[in-house]
Amino acid sequence: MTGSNPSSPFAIAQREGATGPLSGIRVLDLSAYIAGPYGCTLLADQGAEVIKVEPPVGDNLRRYPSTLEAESRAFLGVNRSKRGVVLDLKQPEQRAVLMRLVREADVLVHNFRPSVPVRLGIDFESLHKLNPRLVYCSVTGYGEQGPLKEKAGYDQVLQTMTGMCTMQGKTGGAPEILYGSVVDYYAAALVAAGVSSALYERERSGEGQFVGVSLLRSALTMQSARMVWAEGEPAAVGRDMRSGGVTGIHPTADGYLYISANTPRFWQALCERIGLPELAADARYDTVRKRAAEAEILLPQLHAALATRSALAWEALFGEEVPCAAARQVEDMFDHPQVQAEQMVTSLPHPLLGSYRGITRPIVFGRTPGPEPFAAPVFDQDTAAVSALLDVSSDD
Ligand SMILES: CC(C)(COP(=O)(O)OP(=O)(O)OC[C@H]1O[C@@H](n2cnc3c(N)ncnc32)[C@H](O)[C@@H]1OP(=O)(O)O)[C@@H](O)C(=O)NCCC(=O)NCCSC(=O)C(=O)O
Repeated sequence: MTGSNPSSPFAIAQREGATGPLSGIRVLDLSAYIAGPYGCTLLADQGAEVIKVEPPVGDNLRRYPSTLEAESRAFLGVNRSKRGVVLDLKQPEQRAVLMRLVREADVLVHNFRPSVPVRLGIDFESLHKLNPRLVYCSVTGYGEQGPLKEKAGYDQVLQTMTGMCTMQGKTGGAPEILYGSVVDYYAAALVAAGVSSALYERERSGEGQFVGVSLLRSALTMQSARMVWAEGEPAAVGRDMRSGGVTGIHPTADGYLYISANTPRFWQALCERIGLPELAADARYDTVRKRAAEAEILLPQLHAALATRSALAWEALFGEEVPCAAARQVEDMFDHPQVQAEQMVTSLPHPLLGSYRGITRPIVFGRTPGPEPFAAPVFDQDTAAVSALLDVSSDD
């Protein structure tokens, strides 16, 4: 797969060793917050050159609360491996710079509400005329049509709207947010998948196309395993759909331990290793549904056994045969031997911070592993360099 104009003088893409599967692909990232930007980061991880285009006020994620002084943790985390330019698209000469970039680009991603690109003159139809090979990805809250298309959308808003929060927390309790922007991250994965497919199709047709991702689509498709209703089934089963019982988070001598015992093999291994093999042989508990129904009998026995060791000790004792995990803090994962072995943590030099460690390489490619990641851009760092490479005199 090659870029739209391999002979272009605009050559800031040519990083040494950029051998990822998307090497040669140029992405203009006009998006802010998490879903769009992280989608573009996934493309960068795969070798695409990504230029982040921010308005003069900057990506609002830079202003998110952070315990880091110099830059918000979230911004650093979801914007690695990009150049950073600032363009005021309401100023004709700066808009002309974007149009020049669009002519040279393979992909554009934004997360504006549907009316915004039309106002800025960067809607799909306009840019398709300028560069028919451009893959144009729009990330919205709710989609491009329908009564909510202009409504402001955030991860947590969509979590709450779509029932995800009602599935969390204690039965009878208030809905709870899943911390960690899961809807955004899944939308980001959909951005990367959708853009990649459109680039693949472009190899056959020679033409780019519109790619639409929304937080609503993300939140609902994330719940595909729940959103199955048989004809005539009563609605509002809600939290009753969770497996419950033995499969869940349990207290130990110190912290908490998640255990899954949803198959006969794992149930047997669990019973043996907690010293209650007779439970495994008991026909009253021999299916996951029976175990959930008999939770009031099983849980006191399970908890009495678990109280004799620490969560980490149980994790070690359960080994490979009982799916389980001691509850950790997220920062404990940087040095986890498995994460280290998989080489997912990289230290990135950064002008304001010295360096920071971050998670990289979300996908493994055997033959074309992709370039070394680099730090998220400092605000405005590449505007002059990128503008200097462009001849904007012939553009609108
Ligand atoms: C996130 C939003 C709620 C933010 O709302 P707004 O701040 O009102 O942004 P809008 O997109 O509606 O409009 C952006 C405005 O900035 C202007 N704008 C944007 N870029 C530029 C540049 N480069 N130059 C000049 N002006 C610009 C644009 O013309 C609009 O102004 P006017 O033309 O004057 O109107 C919305 O963008 C949205 O719903 N996006 C889709 C879903 C999404 O990605 N949500 C965040 C996921 S991350 C998340 O949930 C999280 O971080 O938490």
